Order: sequence, then C-alpha cells, then structure tokens
Amino acid sequence: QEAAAKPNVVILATGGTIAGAGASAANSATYTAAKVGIDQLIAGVPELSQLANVRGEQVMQIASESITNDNLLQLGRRVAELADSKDVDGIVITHGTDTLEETAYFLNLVEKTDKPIIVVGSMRPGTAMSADGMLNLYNAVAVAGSKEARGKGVLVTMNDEIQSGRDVSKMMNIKTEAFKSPWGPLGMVVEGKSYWFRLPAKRHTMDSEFDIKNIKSLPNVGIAYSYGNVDDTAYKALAQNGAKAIIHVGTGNGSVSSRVVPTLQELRKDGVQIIRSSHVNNGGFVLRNAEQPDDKYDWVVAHDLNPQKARILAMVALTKTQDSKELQRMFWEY
Ligand SMILES: NC(=O)CC[C@H](N)C(=O)O
Repeated sequence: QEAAAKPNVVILATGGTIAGAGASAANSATYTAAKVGIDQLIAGVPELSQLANVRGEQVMQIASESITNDNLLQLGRRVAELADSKDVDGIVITHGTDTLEETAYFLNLVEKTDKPIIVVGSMRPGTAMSADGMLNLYNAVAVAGSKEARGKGVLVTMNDEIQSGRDVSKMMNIKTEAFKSPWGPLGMVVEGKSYWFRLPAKRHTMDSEFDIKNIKSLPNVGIAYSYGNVDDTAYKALAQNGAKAIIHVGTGNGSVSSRVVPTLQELRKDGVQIIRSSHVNNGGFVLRNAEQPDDKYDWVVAHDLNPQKARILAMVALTKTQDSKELQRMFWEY
C-alpha cells in the first residue's frame, strides 16, 4: 500500500563529479569526472527508496564542459518523453557542475511540462571525504517527487538550497557552496522535505513559447570576452565561423570598447545579432541604451542573464525569430 503512494522519479545521468572517482579519500579536487554508472549511484543512496520509486537511465557519461548542442537536444528530448509518460511524476538529471546552469536554463525554456525537473551535481566525487553528491541527489529526488515543486520551472538542488534553473550560476569552483543566484534561492530542502520562500517571475516550461519538440537544431551562437586593451579579433573570428549571434561579454554595464564598436556595427549590418551582457562577478544588469545606443545600432541586451545563459536563450530564440525586437522581448520575458 505504501509503495503505491510513493512518486515515480526517473534519474537521467549525464556524468560530472557526482559520478566522479578519485584515487584516495583525500582527493576532493583531483579526480576523474564521469566514471560511476547510474545504477551504482542509486545503489549508493539506499534512502532514495524511502522517498520515491526510483529508476535510472544513463543518457551520456561525460564531463559537462564537453557537452554539445546535440547533447542538449538529446537530453531535452528524453526529458520531454518522460514528462509525457503517465507513470513518471518527476525527473532528476545528474550533471557536471561546469555547465549545469546552461542545461538547467535550456530545459527551463523548452520543456512543456509542470512536472518537477531537477538538475543536480556535486563538488566532490563520491570517493572523497565529506562528499556532497549523496545528499544533493537525495534532496533532488525529494524535490522531484514533491507536489510543491510542480509548475516552478526547472530547479537545481545543491548545498541544501532549491535554486531556479534560470537564475543559478556556479560562482565558486572549490567549495560545496558553489551555486548562487543573484536573486537568492527559492527555498531549502532539509531531510527530504522542501521549504519554499519565493517563486520565479520569468516565463518558463508550460508558459514558454518554446518547445523541444519543435526544435530540430540549434544555431551557432558565440561568446566574446571583453577586457582592457581588447580588440575585435574574437568577434570577427566568431562571425567568420558562421555565428548568427555574438554574446558580447562586456565590462560593467555591458560596455563596449571604442576599438570594438565599429566592428559590432558592421557585423550587425551583415545580419549578426549583437547581444550585450556583462562579466561583473555577482551578476550583471545590462540596460538598453545605457553605455551604448542599442536602439540606434539595433543591438540587444541580455539584462541579468550571464553570458553563458544568454547564449542558451539566443540559440532557442533564434529557432523562432530573426527579428532583433522580438529577440529583445524574449530577453526581457525569459
Ligand atoms: N564539480 C563538477 O561536476 C566538475 C566536473 C567536470 N568539470 C564537469 O563539469 O562535469
């Protein structure tokens, strides 16, 4: 009787440190990612069976810095199939932390479901002392199986916090307290119970105009970093390589060096979308026509999206429109 009441949660494994293994328990930072299979991961946390009927699928086994657009589409399609299945209540994706925020945001944009989708990783491999993967996975399954998590968009459970997949970013690469959102976590998950404090305000999942089922491929969008003494080499190279949009990783308010502005104006005339973002450390906040006349140049601003998230939205948006005003609307709404 009790078993029937438990939610059905599928864990899709993609690799990362949560599936990593090191030579000794002292190796918290030196290890190989993407080693341990999903069945072994699940077997390592027997308490999962108290939360849900859990089954796993190995979708890929890679370190997340090597994830491609094709990998994203493959994962997104599998998530959509499972979300459509009546006997699935929630989905967990185990993932390397380096690009976890990109995958979480991508799924948040394209999955047409209100079922919980939780992306989770770890900062230490399971072989290390004080490994964080077991608890993060336990918390992910708890949230994925909960009714309260429905309709809240794709979520990330790391370090006891429930973060919005849209906002969250890896801010630190060695502490278990690695993932932060400039706007704060949505809630906490403690001993398998979730506590909610706020809701995402941006469009996502059910309320999104994007649908993985209609996306055949993702366009080439490149990212170019700005700094003192920067020149236009990277921007030109990205355009020559066929970029449909370039995310400008600006200083401060997405500012653009006077040595780069003429090139970006030219690239825009050639049809490349120019999207201004910022590399300030605690979260950028780029405003239109501040620093640069975006209306005049027909550029777009990424607003609070960091450059890697701006690339994700630009790719998804460009599957629907080539119009810069539409693109800007999407950057305000998502
Ligand atoms: N903590 C991690 O998961 C990092 C491991 C690896 N670089 C990855 O992103 O998959």
